[in-house]
This record gives sequence, structure tokens and C-alpha cells, in this order.
Amino acid sequence: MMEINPLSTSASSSIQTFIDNKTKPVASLGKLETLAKQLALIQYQRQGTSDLNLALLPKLSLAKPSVLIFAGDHGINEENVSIAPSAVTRQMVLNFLQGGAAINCFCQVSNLKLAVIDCGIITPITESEAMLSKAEVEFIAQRIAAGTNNFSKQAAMSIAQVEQCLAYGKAIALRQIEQGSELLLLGEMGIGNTSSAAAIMSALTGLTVDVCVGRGTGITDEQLSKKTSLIEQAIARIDIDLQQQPSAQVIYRIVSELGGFEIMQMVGAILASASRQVAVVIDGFIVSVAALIAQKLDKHVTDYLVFSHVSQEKAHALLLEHIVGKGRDVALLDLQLRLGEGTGAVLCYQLLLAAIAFYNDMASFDSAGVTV
Ligand SMILES: O=C(O)c1ccc[n+]([C@@H]2O[C@H](COP(=O)([O-])O)[C@@H](O)[C@H]2O)c1
Ligand SMILES: Cc1cc2nc[nH]c2cc1C
Repeated sequence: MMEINPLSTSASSSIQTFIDNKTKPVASLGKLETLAKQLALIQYQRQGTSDLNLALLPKLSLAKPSVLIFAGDHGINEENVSIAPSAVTRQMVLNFLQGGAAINCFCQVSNLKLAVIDCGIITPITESEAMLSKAEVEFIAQRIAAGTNNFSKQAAMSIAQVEQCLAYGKAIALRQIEQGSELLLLGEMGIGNTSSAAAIMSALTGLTVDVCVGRGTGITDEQLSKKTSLIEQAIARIDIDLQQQPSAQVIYRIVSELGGFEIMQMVGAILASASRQVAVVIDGFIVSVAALIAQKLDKHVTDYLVFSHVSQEKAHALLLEHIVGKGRDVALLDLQLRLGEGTGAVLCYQLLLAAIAFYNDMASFDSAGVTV
């Protein structure tokens, strides 16, 4: 396990004073102020900046942001728990590589590069398909298997596969950070993954399955009740002891039972990023479940997370409440999104840029001669 330092708050009051001295009424930039403060605390800690001098607070930067989209398939999808067959995961991966998905359009708006990671879709992408990728899209194969097992019948994966997922996820995050990335933005693609995510949420929080499930891609009432009972059965099968702070071993067991490959690779990426004191933007419901797992493995991870939006997926607001204790208010946006792919995270990128811009460049009352 990697060591994650909690964010030191020793610079907190200097940063707050610096923000309050900007030419604006106190707190009038709302969540952008909280965001700027979090990004400042993270960056100063990463740079080991101590004894901060109010007049010379280092500028904030978010160099080389990395958008990472983790894709994987789910055996549970053979139970008709999504609007789409599993083949759509692969088709959407090809769409990402060709630049035709929503996430491509949003990356384009902000000039962001995107990497798509095959964590275990059913049919691998061929070399010639990967070669046709747009220049701004990188394809990386970190396959565990051809989709997880159907978790309503058996464990989604082995403990060894959980460990391999974590190792792969960490490796890709560390590679980006070593190449100079000061921000990770995570997204996912996986038909059936709201079933896995809801099951893990229920198992790790103790909340009942019916409050953790939702309509995912937009399933019918009938599909929703089937999805709920399949998840209930799976959780009953694994007979979990819901302790306050479960050990890593217990967590590995839960996630091996309930899946999925892309979710666990994201957990590895989140842990690695936090260990290097790099902020991670968390997209919708499924990425938030990865954040929940990471938090259960190491509570300090939470200091490094930025939650982009509150998803339309029914349980997302409750999940955010569980992770951060501030419910939907912790999220930057509420645009009624429920797409995934990292779309919310990438939309927030401009808000992060705005937060560091005001922090770095806005005049103070003193420097501008504004007197209130
Ligand atoms: O990000 C979200 O909150 C979100 C909410 C609902 C669905 N999704 C996306 O839809 C897929 C999972 O939905 P489902 O119905 O197949 O379980 C997967 O590819 C996700 O990216 C994403
Ligand atoms: C078409 C489609 C695109 C997606 N993007 C993320 N999840 C998705 C699910 C479907 C079905």
C-alpha cells in the first residue's frame, strides 16, 4: 500500500487571508474559493512549501492535465440490467479512439488530451483499430480478462485480479505524474457498471440496496426491480461483516465479489495520485464508487478529491454525502448529467482553471487601491 499524507492545514489561514484580500466581498466566489484553497493546500504540500509569506504565495498551476477513461465489461450484463448489450462498451471505446464521443467534444473545447484504458472489455481492440486512433487520443491495454464474471452467480473476479487492477491503475497514474501531470481527471465506460457500483456502495456503506441502485443508462421499472434483487442476492451470498473500518482484506474480498475491472483500476489511480499529492477530479456515480473504495482503503485520500458534478443516477447525492459528508453541495455542477465517460470531470476543468486564475492574478484591495 502507498503512503498518503493527510493535507496539512498549517497554510490554511494564510491562504484564506490571501483569498479574502482579493477585490471582492468575502466568500463571493463561492465554491471556487473552496476549490482554490484545496488546490493551493495540495500544491504547497507537494512542493514542500513551508513558512508561507502572504506577499509571496506561490502561483498555482495545473500543468499537463491527464484525462483517463477506464473501460471494462461486466458479466452481470447478461441479466439484462442495462439498456445496452455489452458489445456497446467496445463500440464506445472505438468511438473514443475515433474522436466521436461526447468526451472527445468536451476535451476538444479545453484542448485536453485523452487516454482510453482497456481494463477488460470482452473483445480486445486490434492493433489496426488502435492505429486508427486520433492523434489526441492514446489507447492503453491493461486487460485483466474478457469482462468480469456475472456477480449474481459467482465472484466477479479473484483477489489476484483485484491486486492486478490496483497495480495497473497505480502504474498509469504514476506514469502521467512522472511526465509532469499536475491534475488527473477520471472517467469510465462499462455497460452494466452501475450494477457493480451500486452493489459495492451498498456493501461498503451498509445502506440498503434499494437506495443504492438506480436506472443507469435508463432502464425500465421491471429491469430496475430485477437489478435490485440480483444485487441483494449477491450481497446475501457474500455475507459481509459490516465493521466501521473494514480491513483491506475485507475490502478486497467485497470488491472481488462485486467487480469490476475499470472500477478497481480507478481505485489504484486515485490512491497513487493522492500519494503523490496530485488532485484528482472524480466524475459521476461509478467514479465516485471508486473514490469510496479508495477512501475505505485510506481515509486521507479524500483531501485530494474534487467532485465534478452530482449525477442524475439516483444514489449519487447520497454517495457524496457518505464520502464527504456534505451531500450534493460538495459537487461543483448539477447539470443533470448521467453519461459518464469523464464528461462532468472535463466540464469542470475550466472551473479549476478559473479558480487558479483568480487566485494567481486577481488584485488585492491594497494593490488595486479599492477600499471597502
Ligand atoms: O456517471 C454517471 O453517473 C453514470 C450514470 C449512469 C450511467 N453511466 C454510464 O452508463 C453505463 C452504465 O450504465 P448501465 O445502465 O449499463 O449500468 C456506463 O458506461 C457509465 O459510463 C454513468
Ligand atoms: C451509447 C452509450 C454511451 C455511453 N457512454 C457512457 N456510457 C454509455 C452508455 C451507452 C449506451
